[in-house]
Amino acid sequence: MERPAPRPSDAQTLAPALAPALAPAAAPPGDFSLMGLVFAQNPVVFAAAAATSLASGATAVALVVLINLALMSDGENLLRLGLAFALVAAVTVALQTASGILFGRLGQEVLARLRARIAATVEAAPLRAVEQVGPARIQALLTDDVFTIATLVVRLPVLLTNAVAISGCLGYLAWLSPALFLGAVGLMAVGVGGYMLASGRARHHLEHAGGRQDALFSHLSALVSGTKELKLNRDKAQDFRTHHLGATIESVRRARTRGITLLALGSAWGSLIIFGFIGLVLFVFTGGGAVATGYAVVLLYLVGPLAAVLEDLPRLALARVAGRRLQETEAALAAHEAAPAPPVPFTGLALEAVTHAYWDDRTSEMFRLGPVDLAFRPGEIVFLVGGNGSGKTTLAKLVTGLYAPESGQVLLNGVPVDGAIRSAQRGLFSAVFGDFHLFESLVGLSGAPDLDARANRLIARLALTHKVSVEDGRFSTRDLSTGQRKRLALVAAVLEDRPFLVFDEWAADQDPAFKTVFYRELLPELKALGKTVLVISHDDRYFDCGDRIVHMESGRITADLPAGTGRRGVA
Ligand SMILES: Nc1ncnc2c1ncn2[C@@H]1O[C@H](COP(=O)(O)OP(=O)(O)OP(=O)(O)O)[C@@H](O)[C@H]1O
Repeated sequence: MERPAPRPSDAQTLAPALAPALAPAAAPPGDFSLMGLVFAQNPVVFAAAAATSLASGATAVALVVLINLALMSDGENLLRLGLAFALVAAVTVALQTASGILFGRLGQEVLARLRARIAATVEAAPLRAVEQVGPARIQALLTDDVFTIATLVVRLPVLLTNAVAISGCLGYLAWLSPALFLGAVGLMAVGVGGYMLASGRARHHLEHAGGRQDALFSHLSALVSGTKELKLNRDKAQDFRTHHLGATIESVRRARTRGITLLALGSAWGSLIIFGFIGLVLFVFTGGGAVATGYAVVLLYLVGPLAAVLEDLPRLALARVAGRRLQETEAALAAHEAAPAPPVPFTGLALEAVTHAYWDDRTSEMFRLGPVDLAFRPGEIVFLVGGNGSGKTTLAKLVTGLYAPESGQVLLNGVPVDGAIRSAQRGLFSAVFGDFHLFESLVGLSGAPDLDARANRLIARLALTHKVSVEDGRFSTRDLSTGQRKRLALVAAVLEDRPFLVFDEWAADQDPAFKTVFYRELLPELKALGKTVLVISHDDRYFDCGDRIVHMESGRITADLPAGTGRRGVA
């Protein structure tokens, strides 16, 4: 098949892993500011935590100076120095404890707020963008990546304290011996340069691991949802375990190990330089004695913070990779839909030359829907019929406003739909799609008058009273058969009392008796209430229950006829 030029639907989407075409929408990787992100969560706590960390770094340096003074003292000042030491030590411990607590709190806030932010972004994003990002990436972000960022936040006080301690000690060293200070700074630059080189390569592996991690989450979800299939077939289970799940676990492990090893080598290079420098100063240049003792105290104190910083740098690298993934995904989901609009009365909906296309990267094939012209009036029952894959569900997503047309337009009550009006369009609908989700309660309906009684009456009509009931708006159970859960989804949809209902092959899993209740009783009742209903169906026995039958083939409407005329049984 010839590859079609325009790919408008996929062009709305994703960051690197998903669609390079999107690159302009996503911020360049270097833009990600971890500190900015943490600061934004709670500026007051961040400022207080940072201030206490910095102060504790400074008091730690004061301790080194006091130790040095005590070592050089002739005994006269010892009591005064001792008292000062005790005071500074107590303040240091208090500051370190306070910064630990504050950053711990900030870490939990970052975790909670980032999760809430991702959830809000997903909720506000267009359905198509969410579908293209995929559940695996969203799940990985909400668990693994967010946790990596929060872990770094908890380590931030130590990092900051150590950074200040290193700077202070270097300053003190400069005062003791400018030449030694310059030597220390020069060698530290060599150490840091080596580390940066290694960490650059490491980041490449860590980013690759992030991409594989999305695949891993997808396999893990297949492991749970595909348990039945895997248990029935040992070969399938073994193949899945070895070549799919196992291979992905292994590739994440390999990429992460490479990244972490490179970071460890970078840290080792840094430590080597530090110890080399200390050795040179103590054993070669100063030649021992009292002068050497003064330098030794400072240099030995420096080792601890420097080693700790080098140890924390990999965490920083991991958190930056996680932060970039977060930023890319948010950019991919950035096209926020307009905020929910107040309900509007429904007088008519029309699709004019509406099109939509899906591009499948794996098969390099395009599915095109439309151009479609279709109109709905209040109180109409419209059957949408056609073969598998002909585009019925996609058309229903366009009708309901879940997808925006790529070309053509939708008119709601005669007004062209865009932005906030599309939100109003969605507000007209209740739908039960094939992949419906049954919430554990009648969410969005709490406080509605007589809710439990109305729900239980509908449950009784669908012969589910012996299985489930509604109390305080909650279903007593959701452990039901697929057909039974679909009946509950229908109960929820009807109770929402929206003017337009969509049922996507609702009756496919139902017994003949329930099919009859649905087609011969519920649909006429909904019509009598003035509801418009779009019924996607293959049940040609019941097509006479509709006002119109719309036929689809290969993404096109091939007939739109009053019920009872021609083309019966096409589906
Ligand atoms: N989320 C998606 N991403 C990419 N392609 C999709 C997506 N959903 C559907 N398609 C493609 O669009 C075509 C139409 O699918 P659609 O679900 O609209 O058909 P349908 O008529 O409802 O089929 P069925 O009767 O089997 O439910 C299919 O060929 C499918 O491959």
